[in-house]
Amino acid sequence: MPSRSTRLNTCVSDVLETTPETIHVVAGVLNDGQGRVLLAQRPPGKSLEGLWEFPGGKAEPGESAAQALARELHEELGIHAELGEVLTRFPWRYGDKQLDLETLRVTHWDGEPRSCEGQALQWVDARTFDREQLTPADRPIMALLAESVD
Ligand SMILES: Nc1nc2c([nH]c(=O)n2[C@H]2C[C@H](O)[C@@H](COP(=O)(O)OP(=O)(O)OP(=O)(O)O)O2)c(=O)[nH]1
Ligand SMILES: [Mg+2]
Repeated sequence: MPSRSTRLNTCVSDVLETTPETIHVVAGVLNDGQGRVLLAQRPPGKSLEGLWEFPGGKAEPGESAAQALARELHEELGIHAELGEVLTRFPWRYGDKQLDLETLRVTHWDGEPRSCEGQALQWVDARTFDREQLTPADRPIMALLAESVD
């Protein structure tokens, strides 16, 4: 039986085409140990308004994925995070915006995540959450997480 991470990682695309315009987005999967993961709601006035996503954001020039995600999780949730494996990484297009979307497991963090930038937060069961409420790119990611719940 392959491990949970092996099964998830088999879905990472082998080849990722990037262009200078590609936006590298990093997002964190915080798991509460009971099959629930943390989601943040995209705020009014932004693209994909009202849909739910994994906390994170755009990497700044020169940042590694881990550096960018640690910074974003501190800014958005007020936590210091320890990051684990890359769970998924694939290209995604929204209109004329090309993303390189990478998710990493967040293995440990200090304190209780809180909304530092006004976004609604919720813990959801990966198996039962209605995926239509997620950003389109996050729907296949949640499907993988649902499969990997022990
Ligand atoms: N943080 C995060 N972003 C995601 C996820 N899934 C997903 O499609 N995205 C998209 C939404 C945005 O287009 C982009 C993240 O950029 P951001 O949140 O820093 O950007 P933004 O809202 O300021 O920018 P924009 O979309 O209005 O251009 O990635 C996810 O799980 N987490
Ligand atoms: Mg963000």
